[in-house]
Amino acid sequence: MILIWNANIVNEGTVYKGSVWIKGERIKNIVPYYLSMERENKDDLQNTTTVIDASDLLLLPGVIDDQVHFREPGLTHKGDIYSESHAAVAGGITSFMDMPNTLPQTITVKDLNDKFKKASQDSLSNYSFFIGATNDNFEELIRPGANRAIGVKVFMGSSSGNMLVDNPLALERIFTLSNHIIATHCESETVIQTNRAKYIRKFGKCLGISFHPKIRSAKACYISSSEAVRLAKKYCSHLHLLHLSTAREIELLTLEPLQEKRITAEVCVHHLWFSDKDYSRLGNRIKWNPSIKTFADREALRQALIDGKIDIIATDHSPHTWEEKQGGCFQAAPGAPMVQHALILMLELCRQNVFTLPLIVEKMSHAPARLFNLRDRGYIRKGYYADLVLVDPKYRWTVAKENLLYKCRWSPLEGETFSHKVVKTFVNGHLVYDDGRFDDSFRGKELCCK
Ligand SMILES: O=C1C[C@@H](C(=O)O)NC(=O)N1
Repeated sequence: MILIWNANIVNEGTVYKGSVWIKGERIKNIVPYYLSMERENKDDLQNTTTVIDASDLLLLPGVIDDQVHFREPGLTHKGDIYSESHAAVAGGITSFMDMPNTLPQTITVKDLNDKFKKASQDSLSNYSFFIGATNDNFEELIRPGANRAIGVKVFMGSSSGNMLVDNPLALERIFTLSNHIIATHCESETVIQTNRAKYIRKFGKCLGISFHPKIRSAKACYISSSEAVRLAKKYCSHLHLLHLSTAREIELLTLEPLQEKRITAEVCVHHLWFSDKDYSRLGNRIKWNPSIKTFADREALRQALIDGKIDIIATDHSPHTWEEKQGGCFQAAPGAPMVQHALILMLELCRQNVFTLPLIVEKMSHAPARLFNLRDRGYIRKGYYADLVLVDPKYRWTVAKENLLYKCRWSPLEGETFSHKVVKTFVNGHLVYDDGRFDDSFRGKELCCK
């Protein structure tokens, strides 16, 4: 058995000193500091083969990231499950849910099953996949095997991968799916195209990145998110609004406990970290869809997370090659890699007193497990899978090309200095990442729902 001794455990709303035993894939026992280890756990102590002194470290449940683009199949020049799951575990992400805008798109049960198979061969972390909706694949979404997907992804705004669902009747049908979580990308195509035409008329076709949030505007987000909420209310569907980016969209959200909500919401680390002030410094590196909006939007998103209107934090990890990120605001590909740095970024915001440690753990581990009904994951609890992360909270380091693990080898965070570092990551009780080294022979599991 492995003993993580005397850690600063962040779990279920508190931070306390304690020790955790791992036996096989699961947490065997948790002993708070005030109980005598010798008296309470004689047998466990005798059977311990490895002791990790975690006195100066934080112990967190592994991060569950519900929005990544690992680019398999077909786009593996940008990233693949093997490369990006390495970056994920090095960043403390022990489970991911991957999106369907691949080549081919994941829009049939067969494509979905192929992805699960590939992940079982290549992924260091646990995994699941969304199936994509289109204007005409409803029959696939109701086939029995489609239930293996963690949810249905609906692009209600265009983005990488040409998966826009713009037929109103198709949308109505998709929202009748009662046994799926419907996860939406919301940006009104009509508003985007109107803005685009307006700015091209005024300034020509060679527009810089500063036009991106003007074209993919706050209004585009609000109109589309409102439409998704209207449909969800009409059909009582479970709507999960992905990557909210504006203050106004928060008006659409409510405050009940997560278990009682039919409309849930995600915010991404980049919308919590960057604002439009950063475009002049970072240019296309921070081009995402939805775009990074104003400082006021960023502050409102942070507050909505604290208040409980926004339920979870994700990465929208979307790598592109450096070449693909070049050009004007229409040419540069939207998205950037993030899984290696998401947890560290959020812990930096704790250091700056923006968030608390328990809040980060709630939004990155506990809440995603509850939202997707994951079995025995997301918490440090006896009997649960030992998906665990040890973080050194006093390790200053700078993001640089040499320490990037993404296949695309660039990050919008290059040059940024952080004060936390992931030192060890356990997936299903296995030490997969150990201070720069990986156990390459290990493979994660498919996420199971209750
Ligand atoms: O919705 C998306 C898709 C993603 C990608 O590149 O796949 N990039 C983005 O910025 N937003």
